[in-house]
Amino acid sequence: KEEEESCELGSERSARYLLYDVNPGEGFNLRRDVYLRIANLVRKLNQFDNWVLVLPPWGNLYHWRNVPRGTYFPWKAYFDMPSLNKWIQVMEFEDYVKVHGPRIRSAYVLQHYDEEWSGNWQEKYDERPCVNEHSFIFREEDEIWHGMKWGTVLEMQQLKCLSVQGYASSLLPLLTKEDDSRSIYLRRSETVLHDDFGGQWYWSARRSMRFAASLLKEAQRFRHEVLNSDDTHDKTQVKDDWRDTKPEHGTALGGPYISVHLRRRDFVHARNSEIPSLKKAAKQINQILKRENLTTVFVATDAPAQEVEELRTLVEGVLVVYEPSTEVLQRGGDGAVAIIDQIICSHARYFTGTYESTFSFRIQEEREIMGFQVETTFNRLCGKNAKCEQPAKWKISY
Ligand SMILES: C[C@@H]1O[C@H](OP(=O)(O)OP(=O)(O)OC[C@H]2O[C@@H](n3cnc4c(=O)[nH]c(N)nc43)[C@H](O)[C@@H]2O)[C@@H](O)[C@H](O)[C@@H]1O
Repeated sequence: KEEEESCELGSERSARYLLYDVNPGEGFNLRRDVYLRIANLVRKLNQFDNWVLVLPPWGNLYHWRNVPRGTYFPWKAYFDMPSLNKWIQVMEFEDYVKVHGPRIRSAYVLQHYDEEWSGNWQEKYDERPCVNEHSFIFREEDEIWHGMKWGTVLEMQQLKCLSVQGYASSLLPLLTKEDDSRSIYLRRSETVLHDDFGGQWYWSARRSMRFAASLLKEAQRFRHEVLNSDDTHDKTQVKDDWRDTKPEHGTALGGPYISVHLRRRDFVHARNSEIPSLKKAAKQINQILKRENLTTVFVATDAPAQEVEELRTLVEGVLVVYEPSTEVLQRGGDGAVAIIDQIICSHARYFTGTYESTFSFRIQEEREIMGFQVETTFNRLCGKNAKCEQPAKWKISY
């Protein structure tokens, strides 16, 4: 229980701010994973000082086709801020700028070691020449580093590149050492690993990532109107506070449909032998429908419309997809649609996903949080590779 108490933040101590970002090439659901690594770093930092995590706005994502470049959504468009704040103290970047301006004391560009691998893994970090282009420029007149980030010109007093090998908490000595740095920005935070992947801290941070009420409501409406699914019948009610939600495995039943996350586009080429053809996907869907004695399949996918129509002709049942309204797209763009798809998938009686897709992983976690039987969750569609290993069962721990 102690672990679950929200951080005791001494109000008499003035806050320190940690900003972070992720490699621009990474997608929505890996970024959500990096949040967990950094959130738990902040939790550890709170043993030393009163730290606030500044949340990087969502925008310019490679896969997002309905969001114009330069448009950014705050975290509250996707996640429930009070829930996040029950684990660590967080704030939106735009609120940080309102109070402090776009100014940051120290920035560290994280990178891997460029040196030859010695064969000896040890936790370490060292200041090193920058390996990659970081696009920030040093201005001689005022001795400030500056550059565009999240639609804002950031100003940094100090910028260094840091080669890191280790976990998020490997950076604790660095961050606690600089007492005079009120604000520190960690660029390319995906470079550091989880401290506790799959452990209690991982899951607590993950459970705190509840979705925004507007998205839950829209998914609920769709489940009710189109899939005859609601939390009472599906046994998927959760407590108002995520810290009180700890159902046993097998208590959740799920709505009267199966769900599939069918990742297409770049995955079809990049993971050719693991991604099924539409025909092969339909064959597996039909088998699951038969086995589960159900007739409806909800498909979450990034596939072009003609592929969905082709799949529809091959499925022996009713194929349902979620079509967003312009209002949903305006409010949260592709990210909102992705989350609504994930919520609907996570409430199904049975779920199967795509090999190595972080989009599928986040659905599996959502089902673990609700208390589904693990056999109905950790599944994936097989491709042409005869050896079709099923996903690891990353069970929830409290
Ligand atoms: C190999 C890696 O794969 C990673 O993809 P992966 O893990 O599937 O997971 P994501 O990064 O979330 O997927 C990329 C994007 O594709 C869209 N998308 C994928 N599947 C669906 C779906 O079922 N419904 C909706 N609405 N949208 C979907 C969505 O915009 C999401 O942000 C990439 O992010 C990395 O950049 C890299 O390419």
